[in-house]
Amino acid sequence: MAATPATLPVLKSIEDFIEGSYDYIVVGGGNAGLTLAGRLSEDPSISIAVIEAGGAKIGDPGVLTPAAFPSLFGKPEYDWDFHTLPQAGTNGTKHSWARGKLLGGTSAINYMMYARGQVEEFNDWNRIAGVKNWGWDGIKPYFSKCESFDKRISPEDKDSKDYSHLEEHHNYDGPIKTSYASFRSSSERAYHEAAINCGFKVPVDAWSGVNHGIGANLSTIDRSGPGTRSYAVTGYLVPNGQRPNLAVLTDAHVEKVIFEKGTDGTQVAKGVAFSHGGKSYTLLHKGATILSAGAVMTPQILELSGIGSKSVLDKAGVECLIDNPRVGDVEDHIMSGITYNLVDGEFSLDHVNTPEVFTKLAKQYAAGEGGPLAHGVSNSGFLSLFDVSTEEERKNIYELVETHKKTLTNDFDRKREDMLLARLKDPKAAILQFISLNVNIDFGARHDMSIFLGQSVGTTRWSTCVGLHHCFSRGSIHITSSDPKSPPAIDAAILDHPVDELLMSFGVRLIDKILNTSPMKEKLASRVRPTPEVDLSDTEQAVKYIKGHTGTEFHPIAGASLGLVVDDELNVKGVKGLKVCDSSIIPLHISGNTQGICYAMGEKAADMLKEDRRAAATTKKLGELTL
Ligand SMILES: Cc1cc2nc3c(=O)[nH]c(=O)nc-3n(C[C@H](O)[C@H](O)[C@H](O)COP(=O)(O)OP(=O)(O)OC[C@H]3O[C@@H](n4cnc5c(N)ncnc54)[C@H](O)[C@@H]3O)c2cc1C
Repeated sequence: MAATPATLPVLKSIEDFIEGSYDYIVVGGGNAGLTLAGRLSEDPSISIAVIEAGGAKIGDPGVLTPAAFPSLFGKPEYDWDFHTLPQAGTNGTKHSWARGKLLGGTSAINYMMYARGQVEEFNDWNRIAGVKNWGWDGIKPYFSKCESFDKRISPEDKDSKDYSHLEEHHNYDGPIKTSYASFRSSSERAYHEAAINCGFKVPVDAWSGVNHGIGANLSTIDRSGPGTRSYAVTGYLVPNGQRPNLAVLTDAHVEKVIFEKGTDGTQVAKGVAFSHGGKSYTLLHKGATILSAGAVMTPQILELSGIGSKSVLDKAGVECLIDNPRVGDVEDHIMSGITYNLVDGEFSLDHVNTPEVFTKLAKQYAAGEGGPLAHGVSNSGFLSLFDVSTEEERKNIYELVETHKKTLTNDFDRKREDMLLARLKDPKAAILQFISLNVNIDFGARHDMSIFLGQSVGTTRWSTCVGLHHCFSRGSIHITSSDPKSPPAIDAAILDHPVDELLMSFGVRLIDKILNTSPMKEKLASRVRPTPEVDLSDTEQAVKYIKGHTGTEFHPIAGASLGLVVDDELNVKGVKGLKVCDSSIIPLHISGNTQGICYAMGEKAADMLKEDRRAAATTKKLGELTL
């Protein structure tokens, strides 16, 4: 039987919730927050409260059915539906920035791709943040711990060489299920073959820390039944739904962290203020409050609580307790792409949007037979600058970076650009991601997700997305008011740095070459975006296209970066009793989609807290012995 809120005793009424006494308060029941709460509550001596702004939505078919995710965007019961400020780099567009507003957070509404990144990207976290815990060796065990890998391949693909993994990099009994696509269309197979014909290789195991190449993708889809989303709720909440030491309150908006000055003058977090059902409440912790409100809201809550740039806080009318101008930094992956009409007779997910076809497929899915509604992304590729550019183009890029670096005024930003430059000089360092789907994507409609992913009735299309995973541009997320319900101002800085548009144009040019290589070219009819007369081998024309057809890949990070805002143990610098555990602690981007890191980070943070408690208990015992 599917779990419902009624069958999960951890979901509390406000009266029961507020009566509880908790060691830890986790703000945000999302991807990292529920992972952390699920693991921490394994220890019955630790009590945990989770406060989530959205609803529970447990068992919701829109969340669980893989191909239904585009229907969730823009709806207030699923999506915060943030928008950026007008972006100069993309002709003034105010970009849609979806974020999950329900239990499971963004893991409940994402595309379910499962990636991990490259070894040196994680080692750079340690280097840039001046910490020790977070290199590849520090995070790799937790990637494995959360995974339950289903290595089955569809029967039609059993002899295909596009699938490759090594057992030692996977786990088979973790909470989050990962699986290959349940079927591939003939055009998806042809795409792989064309990539191989262009000289690209299938990675030996793209989840081993070496992802360079083009190969099969894993999705967080549970294929033990018809194919359903595996996410923070199914992995970390439902199985622990009877625990007496875990309490979850939904529809409760945390407004700020409450501080008191300690005897040594340090600000000490005591708990949080939140609203629920139109009333205001205060909840105090015995141990710590942990912000897991995600890449947009965690920096917002920090600033509302007085931790951030003094000038930002002064303007918003918030008293500044800790002046830290790096709260609210933001780095993202950006994405453009190309769309073609498929030739007659090719399968396209666009057909799912035709009412009669949808009804038929819904019946197939409801009968437990999977089909296109259970579809996940079948492929993913990570390529380097060397794969997409000429020697002369690389020289130009390196010079542009060096020139731009001279305009930077602080060490962190210079060090960051040095690290990004080193990546551009490494032939195996992935900087661009390529994802192909049998579907129409309107890359020119980045202001509205319902157009971006929803305009496919009557079309039969193919789209390849090109994502820049190491953007030089870095923007900001800041409050403009002391009102907790007022969304922050997001300046995503899309295409701000002159190098980013060039890297994107090289990526788009390369993918058009692959799509025009046999046997893929025989699957495609006319190009839709850009229109056929646009010459993508001409950088100027390619850049013009990019500016009108680029937006977020939905992977913002860095609002509470390791080293700049939190320390190695995730403590917010300058205060006591407050930690952060979500995508905002990531100081530098990885080549890969970000949910995998959020699970791994929640796992790791739980271990660190358990270890702290063990150490404190031992110290206490030793102290008693001495006495
Ligand atoms: C459209 C889209 C597609 C994506 N596709 C993929 C993909 O295919 N693969 C992949 O790996 N990644 C993908 N991502 C990114 C990935 O899902 C996120 O990076 C990750 O889930 C973020 O996790 P988090 O824990 O940082 O935050 P979230 O999971 O967003 O959790 C934050 C939680 O805090 C709650 N909250 C916020 N403010 C408050 C408040 N004031 N009070 C109480 N609660 C609050 C939120 O409602 C939310 O539940 C995608 C993202 C989007 C938007």
